[in-house]
Amino acid sequence: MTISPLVDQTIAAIGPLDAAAVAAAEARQGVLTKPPGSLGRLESLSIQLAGILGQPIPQITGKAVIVVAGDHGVAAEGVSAFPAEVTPQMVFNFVAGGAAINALARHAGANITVIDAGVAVDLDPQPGLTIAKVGYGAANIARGPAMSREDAVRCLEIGINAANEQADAGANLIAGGDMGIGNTTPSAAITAAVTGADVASVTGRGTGVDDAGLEAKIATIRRALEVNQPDGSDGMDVLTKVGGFEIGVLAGVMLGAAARNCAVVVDGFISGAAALIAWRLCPDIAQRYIAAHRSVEPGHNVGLQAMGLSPLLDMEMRLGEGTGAALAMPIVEAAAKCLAEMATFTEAGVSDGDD
Ligand SMILES: Cc1cc2ncn([C@H]3O[C@H](COP(=O)(O)O)[C@@H](O)[C@H]3O)c2cc1C
Ligand SMILES: O=C(O)c1cccnc1
Repeated sequence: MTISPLVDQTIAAIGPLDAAAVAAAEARQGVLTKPPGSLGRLESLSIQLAGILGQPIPQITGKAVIVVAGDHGVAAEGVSAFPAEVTPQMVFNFVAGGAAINALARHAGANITVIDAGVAVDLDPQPGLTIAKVGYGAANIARGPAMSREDAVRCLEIGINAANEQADAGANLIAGGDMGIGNTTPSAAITAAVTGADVASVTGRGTGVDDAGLEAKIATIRRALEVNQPDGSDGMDVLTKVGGFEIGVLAGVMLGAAARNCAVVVDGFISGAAALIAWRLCPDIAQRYIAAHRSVEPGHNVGLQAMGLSPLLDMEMRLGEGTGAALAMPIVEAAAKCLAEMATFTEAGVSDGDD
């Protein structure tokens, strides 16, 4: 399928993991000073990283969180506990350094960039904020498609370019983060469309709607799927019909990062929905995903399971912004450091289990 020259080239550059690096990392894990397998997922993570980065002993050279904001026409259906004004207000909070993602990215030593992909109002340009508006909020998916195909292509390209910028600056561990009031609604629609799961099983309370609000939200998502009839096997169709601007850019970030042999740390429910879209566009990308955490939103785990991913953490978080991904980054880095820095049985003069 042809999407655009940049998107096509990016997808074509995403191949299987580096088998030689995987084999070398696996072999090294077997001779480090510990009972084989005793570091559990730190071991498998280090081997996956070797394959992704194409290095027998993978080294994390830089971490980046790309936070992408966009509004949603479907917010007018009353699907969120918060008003749409919060989207631009939080963008300024990100730029000022006061959001949860700022604290967690500082903790992780990750660089943050913020992109306005489709906030419904004009934002004043300022350092730390990239204005790349595809539109003033995605259209109301309960009434028709979220965006045009051209807009969807533009979203992917913005994300690919943003990932390339971070890779050029030395990052090889890259996460996306989302901000967009109402965006758990398109995320549930995407998850249902791609996985085939029932809407009720993938819809949660988002920012905290009550029982009646949850029922109405489920009905709105059902309507969005009925009205738009997205083809769940076609990532472009899903993004165009029931996506959102920040979700499309996040899918582009993931494609762009994977094409540069960077590890893609997948955050919560919205990032998970973007990951599903990128996966439908390029099934090989799932091997380059590291699922950071399991969100409280029930659809998150459904999407992760469809891609064969098992999250590292379950911190009962339901925020987005890239917070779960930033929290997991030091663990990913720890996995690489164990593989790189531990002595082998021979080096340390420790008897191995075969003696
Ligand atoms: C202050 C505030 C900060 C946030 N940061 C991320 N979200 C998250 O919550 C929203 C999705 O939930 P829903 O679909 O229920 O609107 C998105 O903005 C998402 O990024 C926030 C939400 C709020 C209110
Ligand atoms: O898991 C997430 O990313 C999430 C959950 C609820 C609200 N916003 C984001």
